[in-house]
Amino acid sequence: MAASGEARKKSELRVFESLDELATDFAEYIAQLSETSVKERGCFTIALSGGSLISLIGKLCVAPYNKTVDWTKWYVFWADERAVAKNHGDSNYKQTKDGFLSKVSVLNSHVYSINDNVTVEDAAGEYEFAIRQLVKIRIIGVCESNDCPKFDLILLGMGSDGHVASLFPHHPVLDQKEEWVTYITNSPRPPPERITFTLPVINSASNVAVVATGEDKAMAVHLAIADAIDSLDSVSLPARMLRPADGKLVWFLDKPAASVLDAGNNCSQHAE
Ligand SMILES: O=C(O)[C@H](O)[C@@H](O)[C@H](O)[C@H](O)COP(=O)(O)O
Repeated sequence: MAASGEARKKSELRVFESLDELATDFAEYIAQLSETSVKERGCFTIALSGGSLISLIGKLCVAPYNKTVDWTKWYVFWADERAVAKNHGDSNYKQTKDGFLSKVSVLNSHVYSINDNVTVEDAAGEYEFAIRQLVKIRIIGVCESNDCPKFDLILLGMGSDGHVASLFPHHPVLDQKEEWVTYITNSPRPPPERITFTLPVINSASNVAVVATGEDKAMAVHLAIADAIDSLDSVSLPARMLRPADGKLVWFLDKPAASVLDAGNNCSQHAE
């Protein structure tokens, strides 16, 4: 099912000349959202994914943000995790800890990592339970229309096949509408077992940012963003299913990743 034009109009494209410029704007974007959420709700809930995006949030760890961001108000989650031990090189937690969390003052008690000592099924269930408790006390907001958690910001990377979080093309979990957190045991990319937020949760966030860089992502970026593509079924490109119901979607792209985009696509664009 193609995403509606209305949802597409709510997304914004930011295209940058270099990774350095992208990282600079990305840090400012996150810092601003943090400031707004802390002002409005008293805290900032952010969910991260794995991949290259962690290296692109590095500027938050240095001046001015290391001092100006109210890190004690941050609550950190993972939109997806690979089923490996937390000290394994493939762990999204480890990658985030080494590249980001160890360099800023987020409170340990506000870091919600996914249990690596149980089955993926149990880990997904436990994670959903933990999120439910935080929704009850409104640390995490709630989406009025579907009672899903409303994270202030979900950061996603995208694979060249158009997967986001651990939602892969044609996978049955793309249809999961009841659960907030689910699991897969047959990821086409290693490791095979993963835990992931479902689409309703991602699309209930106040803000969703997708970072895609490099020429190998260009076709997927085009297919995810273009208005109408005959014969393209969204399940073949999960990033096309991103359509925050009541939030905002921003794409952070470098020039190579944006190289196949139509000049006239229906997003508000701002080239840096
Ligand atoms: O844990 C994962 O595998 C991810 O969350 C995954 O969705 C990742 O973000 C993309 O594969 C993009 O990764 P790159 O930016 O490294 O290409």
